[in-house]
Amino acid sequence: MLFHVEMDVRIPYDLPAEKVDALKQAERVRAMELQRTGAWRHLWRVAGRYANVSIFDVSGAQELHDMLSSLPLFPFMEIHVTPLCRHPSSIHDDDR
Ligand SMILES: O=C(O)CC1=CCC(=O)O1
Repeated sequence: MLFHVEMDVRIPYDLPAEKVDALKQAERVRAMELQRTGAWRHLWRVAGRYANVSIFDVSGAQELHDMLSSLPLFPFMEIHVTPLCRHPSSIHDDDR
């Protein structure tokens, strides 16, 4: 199943800089790991915002939730999930 996921990062201003740097580094490592499995198909920065738009290809909502909650920045993100299904006019065979 494909999901469109939008993540808005909201790190509290009073979090110490070293802690923020460590969280961002750990997030990067975990995000790259999940992309290499193929489950995190696309990851894009939203221009002008500390936010990203992603496409996940997972078995269902539970797997998606498990992945998102494994992200080190999970407690500091507002996440919006939209389930996707195939558009009848799509010419892409992998849109499913
Ligand atoms: O910087 C972000 O958009 C938050 C984030 C999610 C995955 C990642 O590597 O960074």
